[in-house]
Amino acid sequence: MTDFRNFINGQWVATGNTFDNRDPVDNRLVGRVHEAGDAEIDAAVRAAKAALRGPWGQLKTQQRVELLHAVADGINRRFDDFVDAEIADTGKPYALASHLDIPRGAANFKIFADLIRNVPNETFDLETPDNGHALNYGVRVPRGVIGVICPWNLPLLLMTWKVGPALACGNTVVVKPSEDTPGTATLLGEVMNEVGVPAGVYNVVHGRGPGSAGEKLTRHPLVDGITFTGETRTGEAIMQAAAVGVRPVSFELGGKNAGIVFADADFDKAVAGIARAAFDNTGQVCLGTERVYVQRPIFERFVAALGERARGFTLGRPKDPGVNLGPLISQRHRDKVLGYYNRAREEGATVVAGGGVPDMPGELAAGAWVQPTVWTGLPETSAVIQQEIFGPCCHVAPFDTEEEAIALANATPYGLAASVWTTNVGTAHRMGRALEVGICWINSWFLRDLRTAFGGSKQSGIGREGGVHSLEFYTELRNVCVKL
Ligand SMILES: NC(=O)c1ccc[n+]([C@@H]2O[C@H](COP(=O)([O-])OP(=O)(O)OC[C@H]3O[C@@H](n4cnc5c(N)ncnc54)[C@H](O)[C@@H]3O)[C@@H](O)[C@H]2O)c1
Ligand SMILES: N/C(=C\C=C\C=O)C(=O)O
Repeated sequence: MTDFRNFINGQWVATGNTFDNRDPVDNRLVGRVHEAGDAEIDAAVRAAKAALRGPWGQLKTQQRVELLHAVADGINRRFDDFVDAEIADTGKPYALASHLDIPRGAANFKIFADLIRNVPNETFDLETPDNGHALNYGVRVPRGVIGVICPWNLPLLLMTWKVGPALACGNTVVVKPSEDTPGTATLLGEVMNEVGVPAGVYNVVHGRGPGSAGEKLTRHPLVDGITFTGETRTGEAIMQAAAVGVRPVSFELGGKNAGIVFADADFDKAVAGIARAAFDNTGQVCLGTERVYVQRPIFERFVAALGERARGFTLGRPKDPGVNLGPLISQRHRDKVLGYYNRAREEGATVVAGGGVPDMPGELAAGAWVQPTVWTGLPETSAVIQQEIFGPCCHVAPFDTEEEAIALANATPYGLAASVWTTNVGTAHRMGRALEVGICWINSWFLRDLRTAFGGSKQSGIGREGGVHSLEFYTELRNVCVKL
């Protein structure tokens, strides 16, 4: 049984108020999470505030850069511990946690440490009315205490995608991991102490959202900015809390992403790419594809091939040989996804593959398992096509023209990501510009260059993070004008 305690000012803080942490593979009780109350939230925010004026705030940029590289090295040194913590919380296959989640945890510190060492400042030479000059130059300063609120699908990746740039820019953070995945954020506290990050720079408070640690953190008056990754409707609630005191927000929200396959696509690569986008991480990736549009000449062949992929997964324990698909994060989320599975059937969908619950052996039967699922035949107005399900499922529909594909893909209040599969270079670039999304992949999916702008359009987010774009939220840019 693991005790997930809060990490405040470099110390481990238990509270009398705990809730269960269960392994989604078999629903076993594996830990207790210590919920932070008002006192713990206040202590964490005040520790972060004080750290800005302590040794951390005095560090030279190069010292901060070296410390962040030490954090990344610390994650890699304890690689197996992080993998074990991540799969204990999520049940995801070992291959996924060890090839995506944990490596990106270290990379998210390194990329921003290197950025902050090399980023130039802006200057302008002004010719003044008195035939003189003035020198204008930009000065970037840390924003202050950043509240970091994280989801459960890629816990370490998504938390460090925010903590990396926040610390690189000289801020301090109070992290509220998802109640479902306390493990890796807690373990990172050990690494912060091991490598000598000053107390109060990185703090972790556990709990839920409304009425709990999440909401309390967003409402604390000493929090200077809030970066959040999660559902769009949660973003709406956090934005209301941030409005008090006029705090800036950076949001990565929900999506209902389209995958568009043209008849001229490399067929096998398109099938493989859409299968990854629909089923990876058991469909629990915000960038994932739940709406697939296939040009009519190859529609039937593509549907059959995707159905084969859906039936070809090996479900089981994260470290069992050959396992390449895990459970959903929780029984509660499983009920949500199965609700959509039932709704699709009730609305008359053709179930090409899956559509229910797999027969799992022994104690695994108690886990949050669902079948990878492919549907066709539903109208575009169906809830299954309009609403984010966040499970291993997708609906496939045919289209004829490029204009029709664009209209279908853009007919959603979301605008996070899309993938387009075509060998026609003109089609690729026209689609890339026409799709109303923050990220459009051509003949690829979830291929990440951490220097690029990452974020969602419409109701999928506010702001862009990645490379220099992260500076906009994690620093404040001031201008100094010197009359010469
Ligand atoms: N755009 C992206 O990059 C991205 C990445 C991953 C996940 N997501 C989205 O996240 C969702 C799945 O994650 P989830 O179920 O954890 O999301 P969620 O919104 O339910 O919860 C996310 C976090 O917010 C906290 N929270 C909930 N209500 C809150 C409130 N009122 N105030 C403060 N904190 C609150 C939760 O405790 C949790 O830590 C999906 O919609 C997915 O699309 C988006
Ligand atoms: N933010 C990122 C991924 C988001 C994945 C959503 O589930 C990233 O790759 O930086």
